[in-house]
Amino acid sequence: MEALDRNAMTGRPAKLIIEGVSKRFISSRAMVQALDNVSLTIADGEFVCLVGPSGCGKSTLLDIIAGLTKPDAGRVLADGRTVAGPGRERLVMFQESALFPWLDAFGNVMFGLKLRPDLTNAQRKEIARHFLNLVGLSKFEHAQVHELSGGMKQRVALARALAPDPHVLLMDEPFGALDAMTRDQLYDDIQQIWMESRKTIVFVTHNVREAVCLGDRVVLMSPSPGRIQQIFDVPLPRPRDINSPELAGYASKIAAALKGTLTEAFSE
Ligand SMILES: Nc1ncnc2c1ncn2[C@@H]1O[C@H](COP(=O)(O)OP(=O)(O)OP(=O)(O)O)[C@@H](O)[C@H]1O
Repeated sequence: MEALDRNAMTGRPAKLIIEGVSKRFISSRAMVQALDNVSLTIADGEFVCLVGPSGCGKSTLLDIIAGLTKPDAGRVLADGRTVAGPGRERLVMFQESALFPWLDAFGNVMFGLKLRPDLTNAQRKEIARHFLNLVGLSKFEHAQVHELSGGMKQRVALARALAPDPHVLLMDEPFGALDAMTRDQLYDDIQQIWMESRKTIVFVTHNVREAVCLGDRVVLMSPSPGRIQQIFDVPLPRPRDINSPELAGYASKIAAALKGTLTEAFSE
């Protein structure tokens, strides 16, 4: 199925345009076509989830949007300008929080604000406090990283990514390593934050329910070569409960399509 130009349907301006992006990796052992002619338009303020089996190119696509990896062919436009490298308007949050262990929670969020030389130190401190409060950690400002649980570390990482006010937040399985209860709480929080901030979010996950809980659209990718297989609209009202039967209905449809991509990959 062709990638849909959602913006033609919604009238919302495009934030990200991914145009015919291909990427191949060559190692001493093999050549991998990680992405093959991938096109997708993401509207301003849209929450898009990328799902698909391991190796279908989700992280590669996210890295290309971030400007961390260059495509072999095609391009990504952010606000109409070709992405040529990383920038503070497109920040990435990874599965492992990648916090600096020598800084406390506050120091980690302040570090993210180094990307904002336009602010005074007093403004940065105020913003850091605001975002730690937003992720429910105001009481842990001065906690060292090793004193924080996995969920708390991801909350600090989220505050650090949000604080410089990026237009686009790129999230690579940010909740993948957390237990189910902590994840459920974070689904509520990220939905709340997104509804308030209306950032454009591209979110990579293996978890179809998670994708349906969070995304306006779920983009299903298939491997070898990495391509967009199908795009699903999720018109459920928000906030969404990951355990609701309606959500389960959407998730089972997508899970069935995902199973199809796996069957195809293994039968080749
Ligand atoms: N730096 C690299 N060098 C060589 N091969 C790479 C490199 N990065 C990714 N690949 C390969 O490209 C393909 C796509 O990888 P990618 O990490 O984007 O997939 P993914 O869908 O995010 O997988 P997962 O869900 O397991 O994280 C895989 O076959 C992977 O082995």
